[in-house]
Amino acid sequence: MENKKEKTFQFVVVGGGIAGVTCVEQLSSQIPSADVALITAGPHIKAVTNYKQVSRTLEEFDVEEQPSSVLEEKFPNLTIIHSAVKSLHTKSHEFQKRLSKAKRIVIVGNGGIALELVYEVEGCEVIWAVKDKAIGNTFFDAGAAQFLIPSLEADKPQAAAPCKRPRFTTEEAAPGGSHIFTADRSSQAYGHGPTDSGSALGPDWHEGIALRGAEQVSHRVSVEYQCEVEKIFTCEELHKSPEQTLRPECGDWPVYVRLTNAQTFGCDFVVSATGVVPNTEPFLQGNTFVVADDGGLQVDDHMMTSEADVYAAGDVCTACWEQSPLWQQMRLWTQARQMGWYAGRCMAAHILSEPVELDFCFELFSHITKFFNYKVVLLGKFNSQGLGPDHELLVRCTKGQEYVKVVLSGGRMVGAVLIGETDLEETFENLILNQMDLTPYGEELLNPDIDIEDYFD
Ligand SMILES: Cc1cc2nc3c(=O)[nH]c(=O)nc-3n(C[C@H](O)[C@H](O)[C@H](O)COP(=O)(O)OP(=O)(O)OC[C@H]3O[C@@H](n4cnc5c(N)ncnc54)[C@H](O)[C@@H]3O)c2cc1C
Ligand SMILES: NC(=O)C1=CN([C@@H]2O[C@H](COP(=O)(O)OP(=O)(O)OC[C@H]3O[C@@H](n4cnc5c(N)ncnc54)[C@H](OP(=O)(O)O)[C@@H]3O)[C@@H](O)[C@H]2O)C=CC1
Repeated sequence: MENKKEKTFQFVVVGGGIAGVTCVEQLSSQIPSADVALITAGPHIKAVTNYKQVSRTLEEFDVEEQPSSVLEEKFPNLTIIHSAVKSLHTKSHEFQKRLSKAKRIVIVGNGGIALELVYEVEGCEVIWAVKDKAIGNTFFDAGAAQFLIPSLEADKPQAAAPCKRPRFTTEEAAPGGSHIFTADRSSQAYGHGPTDSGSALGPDWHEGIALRGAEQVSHRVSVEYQCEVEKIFTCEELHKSPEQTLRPECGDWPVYVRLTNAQTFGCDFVVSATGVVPNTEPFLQGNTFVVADDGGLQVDDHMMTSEADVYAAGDVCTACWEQSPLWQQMRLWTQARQMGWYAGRCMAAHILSEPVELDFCFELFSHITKFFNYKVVLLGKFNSQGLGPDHELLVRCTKGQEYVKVVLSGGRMVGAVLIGETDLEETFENLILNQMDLTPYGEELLNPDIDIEDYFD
């Protein structure tokens, strides 16, 4: 019998996304002598560059896709093992190609991807089907949604500065034929099925991609509120059904979508942007991982799963420790980095028999991003998540300029939404962290004539 040589490693990290790569970097710098393996499905890894701590909890950074050799050169004891992958950018190309010929698309979903797509897609009519009464339910309340809506109705400003992050494309034939693109995955974006295992894309994923349809228009977005997809069918099916006689104005489209509000729309294709599903499948067989309701691997306050010595971080895990009242998990780039870093620290501390406390970054939820070309900062319980009816909201809004919302509970600030160049993030972060009683200030807190920064210094 052939005697296969087995290589063993002290640490094996699966996944070359932000969580996995940050974990490897942390481990390799804490224990330089440790043999570490990084197993990843894609040919490239994601690296954090230009990291900037904006305030105590807010951070900004760029993410670069790099050939994995860059990481191996940095850490001599690191071995990167690739398994087969279906390309990520090939699908983006496919999306672009289809979009370039499209006159109308239907976008389903009301989260980050849908928000970005409806704004970025030009030259194509967009029917946006949302379950809720307002757009962007995962990030905004109805007030913020109202503030943002005019941006969809106006022509877009001149193109922003081009993305400086390098992008890589893998050469692999893309499967064709489907009229539905999905973005509902954990470790895949714009994939066709649950088996793809490329990275989640993250900020600027649409930069450098021409999201332009066949028509000479900027935006043409119609929002269909409070509805879901009831049925998707083809042209032939429509012709055979009684609906054709009922709705001859439907025209001749490759695919039709019937919504639960009884409207039917013909379109070139449907984009499903309905959330991510943690890609735990490969890990579950033969193991007894405890899986959370959202499908993630449950982790404790040391990022350890229910299986001894197995840690998880990023999109694949669900934080199941007793959480700070001001933090919640959202599957975001920033949290993937923080969790990967902290998991690496915990893994090293375990080997070195050192104590480790839950990192400060899990004290307060904070996220900086951009929607509809506005800077957006979200802090704490920005959407009153989990708060009782006794909480209070203060709002200041200047159309087309800024939207500021503060969430108060028991007179203390517990969350905030800042849209536009408000310059309030650091002061509000401090007010949330120090839990100062703000009752005496009342609505003055948002008085634009008061320099709040000086006020609380
Ligand atoms: C379209 C899109 C836009 C987004 N935009 C933003 C944004 O603007 N801001 C933001 O904060 N977040 C954004 N996100 C979310 C963000 O990208 C993710 O939260 C983050 O990338 C998760 O990082 P991760 O390392 O946990 O997982 P991933 O980046 O998904 O990395 C997982 C890695 O594991 C590998 N892998 C998976 N399965 C296997 C396996 N079985 N064997 C070996 N390797 C495997 C993959 O190849 C990949 O390298 C976006 C997500 C998407 C899909
Ligand atoms: N700039 C940023 O920070 C961005 C972040 N991201 C992140 O990337 C990940 C993927 O984004 P995305 O796919 O938009 O996921 P999200 O979780 O942000 O949003 C999914 C949306 O789809 C809705 N939905 C779920 N099921 C259905 C259904 N059957 N029919 C209609 N609507 C449905 C959800 O409603 P409900 O909430 O009621 O279930 C929710 O509005 C997320 O973690 C997101 O936070 C993505 C893009 C930009």
